[in-house]
Amino acid sequence: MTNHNALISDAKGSIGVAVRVPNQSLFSPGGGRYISIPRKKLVQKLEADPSQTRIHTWIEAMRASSPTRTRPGNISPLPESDEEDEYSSWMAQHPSALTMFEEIAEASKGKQIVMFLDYDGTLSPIVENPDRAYMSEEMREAVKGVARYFPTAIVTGRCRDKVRRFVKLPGLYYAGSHGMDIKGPSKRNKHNKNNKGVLFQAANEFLPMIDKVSKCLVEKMRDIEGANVENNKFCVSVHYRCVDQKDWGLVAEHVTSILSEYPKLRLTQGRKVLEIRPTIKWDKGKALEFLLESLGFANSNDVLPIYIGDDRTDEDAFKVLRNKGQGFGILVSKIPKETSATYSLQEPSEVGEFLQRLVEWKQMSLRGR
Ligand SMILES: O=P(O)(O)OC[C@H]1O[C@H](O[C@H]2O[C@H](CO)[C@@H](O)[C@H](O)[C@H]2O)[C@H](O)[C@@H](O)[C@@H]1O
Repeated sequence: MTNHNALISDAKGSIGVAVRVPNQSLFSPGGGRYISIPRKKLVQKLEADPSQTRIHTWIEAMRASSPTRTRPGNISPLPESDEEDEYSSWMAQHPSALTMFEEIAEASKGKQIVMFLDYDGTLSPIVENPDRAYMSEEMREAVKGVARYFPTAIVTGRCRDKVRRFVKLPGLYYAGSHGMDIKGPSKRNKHNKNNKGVLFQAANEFLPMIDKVSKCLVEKMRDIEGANVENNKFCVSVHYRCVDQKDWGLVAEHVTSILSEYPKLRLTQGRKVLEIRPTIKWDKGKALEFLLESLGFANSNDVLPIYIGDDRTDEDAFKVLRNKGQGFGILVSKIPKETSATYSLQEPSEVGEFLQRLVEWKQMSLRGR
């Protein structure tokens, strides 16, 4: 995930904090919300205490994050008909992958489909407790079916071992910590007893640092009710979904103050979560490219990668596909969002349905041979 929030300045001499607002009209310039602060006031603030501005930026970003039907901050609600219009135009640009199933199937003719699946919000519904984000048995069956016919990878911000325990399926590629930790199916056989299928770890030297920061965050968050720190091995998640909004500032303050001591770490944001990760140039998009290459499809026209995800971190993968002009990104979202994905699905149950249809279609085409 990239951090799209930035301090920007306009011609009128105001400095603003540009914050992406999922529910914001996509047809406004930049697709983001612009919170305007008079330049003089902000410069005074910056000079007085730059760290305060940094915290403020993050609090605004936290408020703006996570899709809701209500428009955030002081933006007045859209009349229902405008909201419907906005939704229809968005759907016209990002049609449902279920409606477009035949086109997707047609595009895969003569090509190998490779399936990339995000976990939270894609295979499992978003829930309050991250340790209880289980996927349904139906979804497990659908993923299992897909993996029977197509190379399949789970690409997640979670720790790889943890997501493996949730998914509980062998034979898949698991890319944890936003793709920084990738493991393929075990290739152990009688000739090669030691190959455990580890493919790639992008940020090994960061492990001690991440561990230290994680412990430090646990200490700091102890007194904030509802805050939850999740060590994802190569990155750390600070969840504020269950924190009272009045305490979000405190969460941002602790996180930014700890991070100021670690210039090699950066802060990004997901769905009611702040994520601390190494500053290396590696993301879900790079993981997708790495996996395609590992599967022998680098620079190949015989492959159709399909990536399904719901989060901003998944946009890196959607962009890779769009830039390559190959395959399809499918965004899981009920509301219009700025995205590089081609198609959309509303929620995990639709993802399950799409995967199931793909399996049935493959079985039918094998029978017809
Ligand atoms: O890349 P993903 O598989 O989408 O993982 C991103 C983060 O997902 C999890 O957090 C999100 O889901 C939780 C459970 O539904 C929810 O409580 C939380 O608010 C969401 O942000 C996971 O816990 C994080 O570690 C991942 O980075």
